[in-house]
This record gives sequence, C-alpha cells and structure tokens, in this order.
Amino acid sequence: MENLHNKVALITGGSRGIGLQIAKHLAAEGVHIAITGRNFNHLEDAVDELSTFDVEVTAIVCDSVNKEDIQAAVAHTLETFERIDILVNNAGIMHNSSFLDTTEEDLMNMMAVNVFGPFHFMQEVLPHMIAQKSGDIVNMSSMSAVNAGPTSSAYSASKFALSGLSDGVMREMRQHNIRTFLIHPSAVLTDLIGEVTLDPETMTHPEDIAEVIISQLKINRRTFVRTNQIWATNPTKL
Ligand SMILES: NC(=O)C1=CN([C@@H]2O[C@H](COP(=O)(O)OP(=O)(O)OC[C@H]3O[C@@H](n4cnc5c(N)ncnc54)[C@H](O)[C@@H]3O)[C@@H](O)[C@H]2O)C=CC1
Ligand SMILES: CC(=O)C(C)=O
Repeated sequence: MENLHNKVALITGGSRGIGLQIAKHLAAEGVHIAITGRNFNHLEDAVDELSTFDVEVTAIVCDSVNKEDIQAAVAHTLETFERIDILVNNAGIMHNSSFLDTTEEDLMNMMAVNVFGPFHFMQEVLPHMIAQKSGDIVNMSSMSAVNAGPTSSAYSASKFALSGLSDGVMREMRQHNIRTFLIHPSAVLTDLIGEVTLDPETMTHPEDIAEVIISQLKINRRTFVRTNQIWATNPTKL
C-alpha cells in the first residue's frame, strides 16, 4: 500500500463541497495541504478546519479561469512545500438549461473552469512531477461525462472534454510513474446541485467521494484505477 504521510497535495476549489472533504481526508492521512479558491474568507474558514490536523496548510486565492493565477498558485505551493505529490483538479461549475436556452457564454464559462483550469494546472504541475519521477493527478469529472442528460448539454460537453484530456494525459504520464485518476461521481450532496428533492441520507455525500479517492491513492503505486463511476444506492433520475 502507498503511504500518503508527508506527501503534498494541491486541491483546487478546496474551500467547500467535495474539495474540502478531499482536503480533510488527505490531511487525516498526514498529507500537507494547499487549497485554492476565489474567496479569501471561505479559504480562511477552510484553513481553520484543516488546521485541526497535524499537517501544514496553505491557501491561495486563485481563479481557475486565470492562467496567471494558476501559475502563481503552483509557484506558491512549490515555494511552501518544495514539491507537489498530488494534484486534485476539483474546482468546477455547473449551469443547467435546455439546449436552446444555453448561451455561448454559458458554454464558454464551463469550458473555462472545468477544462481550461485543469489543463493549465496540469501543464504547470506535471513538469515537476516528471522531474521528481512520481505524482498523482486526480481529475474530477462526472457521470455527466458518461451520459448527458436533458438540460446538461453544455456541462456534459465540458466534462466529456475533461475526461478526454485526462485520458490522454494518463497515457503519456504513466511512463513517468505518474498516475492519473479520472473520477465520475453521480449526484453528490453539495451546493453545486441546488435544490434537492431526494432524501439527503440516500444520496452520495462529499465525504464518500473523498473516501473513494483516498482509497485509490493508497493502492500500491505500481497500480492505479484509471476511471471509476460512483453512484448512490438509491435510484435517482440521473
Ligand atoms: N455535486 C455533484 O453532484 C457533482 C460534482 N461533480 C464535480 O465535483 C467538483 C466539485 O463540485 P462540488 O463540490 O459539488 O461543488 P461546489 O459548488 O460545492 O464546489 C465547487 C468548488 O469549485 C470552486 N470553483 C468554482 N469556480 C471556480 C473558479 N473559477 N476558480 C476557482 N475555484 C472555483 C468553488 O469555489 C468551490 O470551492 C466539480 O468539478 C463538479 O463538477 C461531479 C459530479 C457530481
Ligand atoms: C452534477 C453532476 O456532475 C452530476 C449530477 O453528474
């Protein structure tokens, strides 16, 4: 099994939802944490929560649509910890609308955060992982990258694109001892999905996604789970 203790993780969109749970679960394993997000106060609250673990924590204000922000976030993480072992491309947005009501701007916004963000983060981080001959990339896609639904064409397009990007990176990078994990959750109980009509207890919670990711990262590094699909037991419309 892989020991995560003393590794360094950079988690995008780490101040709430699935990203915060991944950060907390990694911190519980002894992983030093850098989180990014757009809102300084939200990041500060997350740092307070993460500081209860016996690890170092840093937070960086970084808009995933801004390449310079991303370069600065990666540079800050490397200055602070001198390495990045795990990059979690988690930050994402979803806008639901019927196809004919979806504007070019809606599609561009989702492509900017959900595809170009991970693209730039991986371009910044991978040279360091190649040099250190080790690394793990976790790309947070979605079941919407497997089956599009009505009102999710643009979001699905962005997640299909992320899945393709991730799969290509995986094929190039595994020769460098870099594992690329492509995660496909179905609906998870976070702010992203808006109003919930199901019994919350029957839905997947952010900590469930974090547990799956941590268990995958702990597999002996000669092996990795290329992609997964994480479903709730309770049937949903998704
Ligand atoms: N909640 C769900 O049902 C599912 C979520 N996902 C994916 O999981 C990831 C996390 O989503 P949730 O935790 O559910 O949502 P959330 O809305 O609770 O959290 C999203 C995070 O991304 C950050 N973010 C958004 N735009 C950003 C930007 N421009 N720059 C920097 N950070 C930005 C937010 O600040 C927040 O921290 C997303 O990529 C989402 O597409 C995938 C499948 C299901
Ligand atoms: C929000 C999302 O990505 C779903 C429901 O697959």
